[in-house]
Amino acid sequence: MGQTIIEKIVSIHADKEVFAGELTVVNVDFLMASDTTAPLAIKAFQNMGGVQIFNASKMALVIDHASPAPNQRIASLHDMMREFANEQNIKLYDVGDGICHQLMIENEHAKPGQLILGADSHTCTYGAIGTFSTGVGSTDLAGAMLTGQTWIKVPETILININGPLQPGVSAKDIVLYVVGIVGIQGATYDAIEYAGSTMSDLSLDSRMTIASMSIEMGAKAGFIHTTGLELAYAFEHVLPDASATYKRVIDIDASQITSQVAIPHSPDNVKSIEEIDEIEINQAFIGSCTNGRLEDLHAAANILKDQRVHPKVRLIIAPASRKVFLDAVKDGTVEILTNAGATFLPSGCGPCVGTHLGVPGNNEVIVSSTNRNFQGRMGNRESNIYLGSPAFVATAALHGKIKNPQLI
Ligand SMILES: CC(C)[C@H](C(=O)O)[C@@H](O)C(=O)O
Ligand code: SF4
Repeated sequence: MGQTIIEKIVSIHADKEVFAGELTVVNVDFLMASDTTAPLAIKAFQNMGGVQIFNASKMALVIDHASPAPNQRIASLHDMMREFANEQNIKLYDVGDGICHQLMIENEHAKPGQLILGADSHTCTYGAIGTFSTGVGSTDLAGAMLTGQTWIKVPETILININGPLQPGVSAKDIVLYVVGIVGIQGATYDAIEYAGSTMSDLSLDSRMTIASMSIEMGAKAGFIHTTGLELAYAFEHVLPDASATYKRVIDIDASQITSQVAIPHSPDNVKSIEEIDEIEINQAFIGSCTNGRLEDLHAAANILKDQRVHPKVRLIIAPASRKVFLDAVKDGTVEILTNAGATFLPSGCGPCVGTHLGVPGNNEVIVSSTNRNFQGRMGNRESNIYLGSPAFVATAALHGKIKNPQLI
């Protein structure tokens, strides 16, 4: 019987052939926790009687969500993480290194065909390179820290075929918002998603990460981009399903129909085409996050803002997804272009995406953002309104002081 990607990866890690619906124990290849979840996971691990984690080379901790520490309480949690990493001899990424999901791929902790758990919902990002990676709670992570194993009910899979060329000015974020608009915020709950088709195989790694990361915005357990066309710095075996695999649902999308997409307040599946939205005035523009804070995203913004100045009423803030992304953008002149345009660079990390610090909006303000969630209060103020879109959409709004179609600029 043919297998989907997730059935194949789970089978390998369970040492037996399994299919959707079956419950099994699997070995894990790597574990990750951030400063939001690691302190709880460490406590749970200790409460379970844990002394040493199952394999010190198979875990990383990342200080990224509130980094550098905005207050004394969080500074103490960061210290606790440093201490634990030190005593366990596990890798710790500290202030400014970057967002956990970016670091997992950039530093090759995640590889095609592996099974990885992260105590963060956007762990599904590594599906961009054919990894089965999924977000778990701190207690489940602690169990895996102890045993190197976890249990899983093999998910069913939704296949999304996207074919054809993209319109000019349309990017990976528009594709994934379009998909979230169709599937809905609970439309893929506990399912895996596979993204296939010629549009996907033409995408860069950065773009693939954008799409995989937002799989959780449909409730998915994992989101795989078929690895056809994927290029990595190392040799790898492609991660593809069998031709006779069974899917729960198949969605066919003609990429040439996708225009610039925007998720309007207060849900990522509240998706509209840009033409359906008024030219609303904005106060703050943010480019960053594990969804859209990479070099390709900064380039898209720089293309629009080169030799221009953001609107005087707009604050443009940018948090590169990692120190490497920042350095690459310094070296190729992108940081200078954006800084001259009026952008303020933040340290690499989550910052405004999750509202912990660095860019909390004021009351009744309108924010355009390249991130993945626009729930009420997401950026730290329930009285503000967040519009999600591509980096080009954010840069265009920052330039004009209002929402405008980036395809027409
Ligand atoms: C704060 C953290 C637990 C959370 C998550 O799990 O996703 C955050 O990263 C997010 O994006 O909402
Ligand atoms: S950048 Fe945002 S979405 Fe990504 S891990 Fe950080 S808080 Fe979560």
